[in-house]
Amino acid sequence: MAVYTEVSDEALRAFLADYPLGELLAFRGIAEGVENSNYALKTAAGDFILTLYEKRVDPAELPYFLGLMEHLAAHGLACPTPVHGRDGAALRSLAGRPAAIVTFLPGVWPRRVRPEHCAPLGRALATMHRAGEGFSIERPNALGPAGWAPLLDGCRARGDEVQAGLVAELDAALEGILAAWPAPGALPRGQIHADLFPDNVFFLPDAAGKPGVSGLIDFYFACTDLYAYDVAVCLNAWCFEPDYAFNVTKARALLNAYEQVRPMTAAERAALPVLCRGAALRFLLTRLYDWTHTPDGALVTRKDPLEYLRKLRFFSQGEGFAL
Ligand SMILES: Nc1ncnc2c1ncn2[C@@H]1O[C@H](COP(=O)(O)OP(=O)(O)O)[C@@H](O)[C@H]1O
Ligand SMILES: N[C@@H](CCOP(=O)(O)O)C(=O)O
Repeated sequence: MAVYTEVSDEALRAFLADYPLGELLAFRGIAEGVENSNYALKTAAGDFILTLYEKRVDPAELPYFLGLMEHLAAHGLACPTPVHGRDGAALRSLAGRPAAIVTFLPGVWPRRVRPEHCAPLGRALATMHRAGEGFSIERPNALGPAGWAPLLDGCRARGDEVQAGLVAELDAALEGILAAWPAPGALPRGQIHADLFPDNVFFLPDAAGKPGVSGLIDFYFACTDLYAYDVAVCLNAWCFEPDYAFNVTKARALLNAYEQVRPMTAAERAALPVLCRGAALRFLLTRLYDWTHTPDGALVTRKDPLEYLRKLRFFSQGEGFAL
């Protein structure tokens, strides 16, 4: 469920009067997503998405996210483009929330990832990294290594209710990851998506009927960080089977295709195992935090933290991760 803020027809029509989009033809709430309220809009000018930014998004960061989408789209990435109002502003206000309209992307995200999805994914991720070069605003990764200890502290009181011994295991994992994390300046960095899970990548069949990426969405965790960390997020989110077996075929397809567009340095390749451990810990911690802090019956969908414990353990073994 992701319509937290209801918008009346009258309020929407008044809001749209500030845009050069013509008459409103259709309007419906989108159930998918967890962070913000999303509506699909059809106007005389075409299809669009209206997003009302909810409490977990800091309004001060919206110019970065909207500016990044606009820059990426202008530099060859298929992604939503913010629509500017008649006064030039893309970020406005509706029903008491910051709000923006972005272009609609056709396609569907894969409910079940197949190896054939992973090469187009790799190319799209590298295309995003290349397209982001030249976007000069920096946004630190609030959910990067410096954010993990405070998140874990926030889970300390109730973490072991999810699994006995979990907090101690995560303390040890965090210490090991931080000790092995690449030093500042050691790896190339730039604008990264930081949450490129299957539900944020749309596909359509290409001319040969194979899956092709039609676009990337949901840039609201994007930040300025290590490119290879984004690769590690994708290895976590795309390359495990439902039984938690790591699928090396998917991983190789992703990496090889990524490197066709943006070759990685030897140092990036060498750092992948620790970056994968860090990415697993990051999603484990945010899920664990939400699991232990979200009241029963709240609208936010809670995701299983233990899925990422399995992945963290896999990447911590050292063996079985030769790519
Ligand atoms: N630009 C877009 N084009 C098409 N559909 C979109 C677009 N943006 C969002 N959606 C739809 O809205 C859903 C939720 O969007 P998302 O950005 O993932 O929300 P949240 O940030 O709240 O998790 C997506 O799964 C998709 O169905
Ligand atoms: N991908 C994260 C949750 C973020 O949700 P999104 O709908 O904003 O992509 C996770 O799986 O923990």
